Amino acid sequence: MALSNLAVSIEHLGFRYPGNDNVSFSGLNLQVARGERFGLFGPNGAGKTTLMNLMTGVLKADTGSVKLSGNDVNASDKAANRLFGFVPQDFSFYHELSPAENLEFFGAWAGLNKTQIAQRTDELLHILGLEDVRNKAVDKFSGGMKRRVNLAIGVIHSPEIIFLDEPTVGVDVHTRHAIMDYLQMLNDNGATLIYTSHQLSEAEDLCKHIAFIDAGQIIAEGDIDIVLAQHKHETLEELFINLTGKALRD
Ligand SMILES: Nc1ncnc2c1ncn2[C@@H]1O[C@H](COP(=O)(O)OP(=O)(O)OP(=O)(O)O)[C@@H](O)[C@H]1O
Repeated sequence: MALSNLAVSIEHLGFRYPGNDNVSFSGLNLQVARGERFGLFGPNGAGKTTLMNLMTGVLKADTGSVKLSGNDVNASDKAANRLFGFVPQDFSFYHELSPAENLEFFGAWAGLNKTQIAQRTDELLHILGLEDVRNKAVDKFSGGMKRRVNLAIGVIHSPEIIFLDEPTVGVDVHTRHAIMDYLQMLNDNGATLIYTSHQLSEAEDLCKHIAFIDAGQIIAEGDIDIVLAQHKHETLEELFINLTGKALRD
């Protein structure tokens, strides 16, 4: 695939946590096309969050490279930072602030001016059903509302690549639908989605391209329909069990 068509290009990635050999990446290659809805799956501890942290520059690879739209995530010009948004698994907002105050802070941090922040805040709070609580402290919110605030912060600057680490963990059906509909809308408007989840039926609806990892290795990858057909399974859950076995991993 031509480099210009790639949202993410990982080449010969090597990484291990000092003193922890549970997960180590060695010579890992992965490409995600622009506009893709890409799902990364694997058991607890397989290395999904670690790989996301490497793709977003939160962690630095020991060897190899990670490029976002051709820009090295660790380059000193930080050009890659403007291209992506990250919605981490752990809430990444100020609990004592309101959604509007959080978006003002993170919008400014992402380089938006006051007018842009005001416009995006109104848009996001409306789309994600948070208008009525825009000025209330987030620490009083339900889990679903907090997840929606976490998402809004990650996309305030309208990034072209969006990393989502378990964006619907612990939410009810309404919030799940609101989040998934919004992600689909972002993708329809051109954003590339890189997503991890243990909600495999949700993932089947969202993802077009998938990769399974286990112990830092990619053990299956490709277009979801093709990978399922190759392994003679109808669902991601069947495939997951087939690829990773039934033993508990925690
Ligand atoms: N900061 C760290 N220092 C040392 N080891 C770590 C660190 N963070 C994660 N690990 C280890 O790396 C391995 C992979 O963890 P990671 O969180 O990437 O897995 P995961 O696939 O995202 O799991 P889950 O599905 O439970 O979120 C685990 O063995 C974990 O204990």
